[in-house]
Amino acid sequence: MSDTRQELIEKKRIVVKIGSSMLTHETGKLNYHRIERLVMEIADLANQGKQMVLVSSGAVSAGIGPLGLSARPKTIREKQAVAAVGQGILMHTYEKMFREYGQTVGQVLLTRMDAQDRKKFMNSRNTLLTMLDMGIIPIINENDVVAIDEFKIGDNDTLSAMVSSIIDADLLIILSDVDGLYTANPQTHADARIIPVVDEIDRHFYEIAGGAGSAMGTGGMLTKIQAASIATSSDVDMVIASGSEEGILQRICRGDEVGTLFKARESNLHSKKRWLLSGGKSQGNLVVDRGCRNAIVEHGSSLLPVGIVQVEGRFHEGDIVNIIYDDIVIAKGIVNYNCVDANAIKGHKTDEISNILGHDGFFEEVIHRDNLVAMQ
Ligand SMILES: Nc1ncnc2c1ncn2[C@@H]1O[C@H](COP(=O)(O)OP(=O)(O)O)[C@@H](O)[C@H]1O
Ligand SMILES: N[C@@H](CCC(=O)OP(=O)(O)O)C(=O)O
Repeated sequence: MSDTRQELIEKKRIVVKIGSSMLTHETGKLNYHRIERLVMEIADLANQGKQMVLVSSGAVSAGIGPLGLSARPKTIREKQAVAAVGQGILMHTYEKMFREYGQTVGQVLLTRMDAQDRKKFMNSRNTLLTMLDMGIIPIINENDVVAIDEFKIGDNDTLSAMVSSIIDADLLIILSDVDGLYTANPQTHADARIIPVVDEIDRHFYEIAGGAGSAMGTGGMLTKIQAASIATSSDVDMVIASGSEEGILQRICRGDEVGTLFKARESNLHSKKRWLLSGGKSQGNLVVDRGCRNAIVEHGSSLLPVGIVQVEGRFHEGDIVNIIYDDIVIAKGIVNYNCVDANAIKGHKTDEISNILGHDGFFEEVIHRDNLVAMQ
């Protein structure tokens, strides 16, 4: 056992995400045996004094069986209607099972809006922290019934990372039908090997991550890598492991080398930066050159116009944008310029800005480092 794994023993506030593939049989009906075992493991960790949060998928999957459907619904409207049925069934099942193990649960349904606006972000945070203080286990899902397109987070891997960031969790555990991140999708590559630890998420990890492995799962490994990027940048360790393995949560929490551990970047983020990472929907992209990427990621510098090579999207001063290098989001920040001005000054030195914009009193930085958070 490495020291890193030993550190997991001390984790107190833990978010567990359970994917649809874990909760349902291929028939679309609930896998009660597995749900009950995971409920028992979570309840047991709560009894040890840990603050537990459950992010559970499965609203759509759990609605399929009772409605007599033969496959996952395709249209958004149908998905929403099926989720309205399935979410009730899921909560009823969880409430009953957790009560048997002496725990009280509360349902929390979130949309992107709840994290996007800083006031709503603080409100979600306060409610969740109060629930934990009161000994309630929050059971969280996206509010599929009302969330459409621009309000949608879209997958629960991302939602679980956002929640971990919102509540300053110590550890995020994503339980799936695969026992970790492999060098390639193990369903299609028999020689793929498990990766025990990821210190830094670079382009390589996005390249080896494939899509969903079953008809029930949605995001596959790609959304789990994106989630790991949000979690680790928010100072939260993350483990991907198999939800089918008996005692998996206890094993992770006693430091066993199971699954894949993504190590947190000890960043000590201020709450504004956590909000940026967890909630802020980006309105555009600033593609930067290598020197600029290094300045931001390695030295925590502000983003200056000279490092920008391309401006994408329509955004206004004060909006959130992604900073992209080599096709990967390396940071997020709040811009001082709208897209037209950003485009005009891109690639230029600071002393050229007033000439280009035709006035003084401009910002030297396109994004100041206080409003910028690196994700690599
Ligand atoms: N590099 C990889 N390592 C592990 N699994 C991978 C990889 N690439 C793709 N996958 C697939 O991702 C699936 C897990 O994601 P998904 O089906 O969305 O499940 P969940 O419902 O748990 O989110 C695995 O079953 C596997 O087929
Ligand atoms: N919110 C949706 C789940 C979306 C999702 O990400 O599912 P999964 O890939 O199984 O974790 C539902 O409850 O059906």
